Formats: sequence, C-alpha cells, structure tokens
Amino acid sequence: MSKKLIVSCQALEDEPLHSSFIMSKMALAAYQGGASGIRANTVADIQAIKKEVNLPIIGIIKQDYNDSEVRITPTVKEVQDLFEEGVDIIAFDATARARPNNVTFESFFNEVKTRFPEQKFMADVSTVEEAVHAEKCGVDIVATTLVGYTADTEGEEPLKTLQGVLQTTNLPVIAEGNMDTPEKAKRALELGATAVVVGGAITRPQNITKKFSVTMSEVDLNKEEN
Ligand SMILES: CC(=O)N[C@H](C=O)[C@@H](O)[C@H](O)[C@H](O)COP(=O)(O)O
Repeated sequence: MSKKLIVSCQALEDEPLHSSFIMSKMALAAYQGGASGIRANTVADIQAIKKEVNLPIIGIIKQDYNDSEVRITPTVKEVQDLFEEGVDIIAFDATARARPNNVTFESFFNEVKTRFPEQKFMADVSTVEEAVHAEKCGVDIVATTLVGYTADTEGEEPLKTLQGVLQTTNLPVIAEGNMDTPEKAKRALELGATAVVVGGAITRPQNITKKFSVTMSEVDLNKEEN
C-alpha cells in the first residue's frame, strides 16, 4: 500500500452525493483501499470523517463570494473555522487572483500566519510562479491543485506543471488535480512528488460514469459513420 495516497472526499451542494454521512463513508472506503490521508471540505464533513477514520486530514472550506473567483478557503474566516475544528493541514487557493475584498494572497497569508503560527498550511496553485511566490510567503507545502481549473490554465498538463514546481521550490510538493489514473499518480511520485491527492476519479461517481459513457458512445458514432 502506498503511504502517499490522499483521497479527496468532496461533494458540493449541486452534486448527487452531497452529504457529510456519505463523505464519511467515502473516507472509510478510501482507508480500506489503502489511502493514508483525506482531503475534505467543510467543518461538517470533517467532523463526520473524523468519526469514521483516524487519518490525517487536509481541510478546506469552499465558499463563494460575489467579488472573487477564489473559492477554496478564500478568507481568514474560513481558516479560523478550520483551525477551531482542528485539521492536520489547512489548504487554500494561492493563485494570483484577487481574493474577496480585493485582498492579495500575500496579505491574506501574512494575517493567517500571524494568527495561527503553529498550523501547517498548503498552497493550492495553478502555475510555477504561484508556487514560487507561495514558498516566499512562507507556506509549508505546495500543491498543483488548480492546474487546469483556472481560466488561465485551462487544458494545461498537470504533470508538466508539477515538474516545473518540483524544479523551482524546496518545499514538499503534492500532486493534486486531474491525477485521474493510477499511472499518472505513480508518475507524479517518480517525478518527486511527496504525495498525490486523487479526487473525482475515486469519489465522484458521476464523473466515473461519464468516462465510460463517453468512451462507449464512440462505438455508436463509428457505426453511424460506416
Ligand atoms: C478545482 C477544485 O475545486 N478542486 C477541489 C479542491 O479541493 C476538489 O474539487 C478536487 O476534487 C480535488 O482538488 C482533487 O482534484 P481532482 O478531483 O481533479 O482529482
């Protein structure tokens, strides 16, 4: 079993599995399958997961604000809530995008670090430059979580960015975001990632089903063409 597999157990309000109970069972299934850490969203899900498994937790709170595209732990308020609940690592968006109230990542993180000096923090980035900046600001871990998930990085290859991040920072680097096959996860470790976070490919059955249905529909299309 790999000690480096972390499974992200998340289902937002508009997803079929939205439920803290279901996420706790997802975490249990991940544990039984060999995961050694869980990434989870919201205090309610984290509390339910803690009752089910005894694994380190990377906690986030996804919160939408009208004036910003940043939604993974965007403000000090969400950090405070996660800190009070208690998680091993708090992760947040560390992209160059402006946070709510036009706050920069740097000023957000300065406040966070001052208020919670003992807490470990993980920066979810979308580019090599953002990883370098996050390291300078003093985060503990960087992760490629947002590669391909921002307007500026759409279609970009996560393993390529991972390589760039590994070459330019001295921090532990977690490969996260579209690590959707065991082979990609293995490759990430071979390149030097400290751990790999897998989300939708394990815990979003609607995405898994779609992969089958899209690939299988190619047979129908081929028949129509012949
Ligand atoms: C972009 C964003 O909101 N990412 C979220 C971050 O917590 C989760 O929805 C992802 O599932 C997680 O990062 C794992 O990534 P993937 O599901 O691609 O394996």
